[in-house]
Amino acid sequence: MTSETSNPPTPDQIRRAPKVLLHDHLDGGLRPGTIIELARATGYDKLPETDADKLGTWFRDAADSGSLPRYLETFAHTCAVMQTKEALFRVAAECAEDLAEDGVVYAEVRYAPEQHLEAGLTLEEVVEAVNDGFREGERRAKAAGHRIRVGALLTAMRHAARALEIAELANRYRDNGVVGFDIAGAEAGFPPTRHLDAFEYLKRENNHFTIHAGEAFGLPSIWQALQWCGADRLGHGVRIIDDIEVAEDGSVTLGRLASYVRDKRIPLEMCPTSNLQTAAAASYAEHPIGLLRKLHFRLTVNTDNRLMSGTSMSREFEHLIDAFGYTLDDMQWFTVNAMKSAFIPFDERLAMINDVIKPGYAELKSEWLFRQTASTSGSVGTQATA
Ligand SMILES: O=c1[nH]cnc2c1ncn2[C@H]1C[C@H](O)[C@@H](CO)O1
Ligand SMILES: [Zn+2]
Repeated sequence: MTSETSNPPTPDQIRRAPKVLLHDHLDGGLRPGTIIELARATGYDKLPETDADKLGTWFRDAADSGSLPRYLETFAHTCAVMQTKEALFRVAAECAEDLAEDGVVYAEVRYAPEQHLEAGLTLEEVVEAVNDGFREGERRAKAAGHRIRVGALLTAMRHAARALEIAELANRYRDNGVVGFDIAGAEAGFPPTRHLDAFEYLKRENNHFTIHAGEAFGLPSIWQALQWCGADRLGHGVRIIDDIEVAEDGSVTLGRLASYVRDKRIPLEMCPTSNLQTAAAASYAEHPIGLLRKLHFRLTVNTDNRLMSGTSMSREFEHLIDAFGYTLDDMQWFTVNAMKSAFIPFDERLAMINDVIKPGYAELKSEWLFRQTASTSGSVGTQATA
């Protein structure tokens, strides 16, 4: 017998399901209308479009190039309008609001403070403006009937040379809104070992970090991120698939690195739509997430850049549900994985899982039992309409 809970969730259920987001860039998630207003207010005149809908489409198309360096060029426009305290506050507040509206209950949102200094702000002023914005967004979300908690991850750019400075900044703000550290930017030619001093510093401080690795570049990047740098999580990590062999009879063999990642329960921050745009995967159906989920890697689902990918957490799940037939149980599995892998303290993660995530899914999974039907005869399970 199949119960209704083995059916694919509806778009409305997907949106209402509690979701956890670990990999989302603040400068990759602005509302198009906000970019236009901020550009006008600050005199930035290089936007390719001045109509919000057209600008949204421009970002998606420009990011759809099949190349990570080209994808990253689009951030020049978003960073250009995020150079004042007011702009950073607004973008951060709207980010928290938009995520909450989409059913995200916990998010770690990252950005590179060094990219927001052009108008004279200090690194500290950047962090504080973003923190204040997140708190404001949490308040607005609460007033609108949503609950969300947002932590910041401070990113250092891998082509630059400020990683240690940003790691120290992350450590200074660790009890004040910042939950960890990351490096991002073009991967090929910029190995994470360039920034070993930053990672060693954070380890000495018992702090947490994730590294973008295994997206545009393969296994050596993942290996360095884990075995040289000691990353707690991998941003993307999708190319771990190169160390997994599937034989014609369906049997699967894991190489040493893939085994290590699975055995040590290293969280992989999967971003399916972003991977399609940078050609790290060919289609949703062929995305390695399908096989990695079957093999029980510690997988999480993420947005990466909601603006450039025209996406949201709900959209990412919709694509995966279409491609792989996932159910609410699968969504819960991804969500609990993400919460287990978050950088906030263990007791808080556990409370989120037990008091927010599991009850949220239990509620959704039991809805069919209470659905009203036109007819009062027959079995509820088979007669119910959506
Ligand atoms: O998917 C990505 N890979 C590498 N770097 C990225 C990705 N998405 C965004 N970034 C970069 C561009 C942003 O300006 C920076 C900080 O958020 O991080
Ligand atoms: Zn990213």
